[in-house]
Amino acid sequence: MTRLELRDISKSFGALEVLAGISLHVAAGEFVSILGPSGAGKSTLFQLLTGALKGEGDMRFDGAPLDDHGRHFAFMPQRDALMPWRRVIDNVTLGLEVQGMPRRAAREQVAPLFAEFGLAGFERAWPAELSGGMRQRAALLRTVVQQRDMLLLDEPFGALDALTRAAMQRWLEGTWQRHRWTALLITHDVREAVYLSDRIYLLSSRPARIVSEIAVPLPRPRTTGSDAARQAAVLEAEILDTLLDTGADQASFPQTVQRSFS
Ligand SMILES: Nc1ncnc2c1ncn2[C@@H]1O[C@H](COP(=O)(O)OP(=O)(O)OP(=O)(O)O)[C@@H](O)[C@H]1O
Repeated sequence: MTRLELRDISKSFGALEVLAGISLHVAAGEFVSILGPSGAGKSTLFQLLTGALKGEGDMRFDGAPLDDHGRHFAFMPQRDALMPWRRVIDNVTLGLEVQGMPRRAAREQVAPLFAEFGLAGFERAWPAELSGGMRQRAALLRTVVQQRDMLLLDEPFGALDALTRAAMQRWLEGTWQRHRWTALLITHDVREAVYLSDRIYLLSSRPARIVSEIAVPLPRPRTTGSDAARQAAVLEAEILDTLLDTGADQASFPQTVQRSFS
């Protein structure tokens, strides 16, 4: 079942055309990535979804026009935005408290999830006492406990070192499989997109258009076995070629790429 559907979304800032007719969809329980060059307009698209900006085009959720943005989306920004003066558990409960839940009830609701998010024992720590990966897991936990229809993840691992980032990707893939959140991820990391996603939309440079829609045919859980690793590497190379071949002013029609690797 399609949850989010965008048709012909465009956005300009004055004379600067940023998004030029973006159409995409995300089904229930699907993990979809938007992969594109830096500055293409990926974050602008998320701002349209969260209602922070207005654009042109048709946005639908469960078939109805998207108006109550806050009800549908839980947004995790690039930076973890943990408040240094609140303990980790009180950062995690923040969204629930904003929704009107008393802090004590919110703490009781989130506490059982700390172990799954690798934060057991750090409930009463301060954000400054956490590693970069732990901070991102705390920020993700704060996002998912809001129990919205869909997660919007804006480069959640962009600021992490390569090793921590790989560990976080592996952890997220496992955690996502248990919960099957409907998720839309923004990234410019090809490997991350292939590793995490069911489908990937490739964006051109600004003004951003969707140049390709790619189904990722890799089995889950994503393993590092030689066959799976070879399939992933081939797909990553093809995606990179497509992105590099997509010049700033070139527009091509969406094209679905399905590969079986059989
Ligand atoms: N509020 C704004 N007013 C004017 N220009 C803006 C505004 N927000 C974004 N832009 C411009 O729109 C373009 C796209 O920005 P955006 O942050 O959406 O790109 P991005 O693909 O998310 O970039 P990155 O990958 O580097 O995070 C940039 O040129 C940016 O300067």
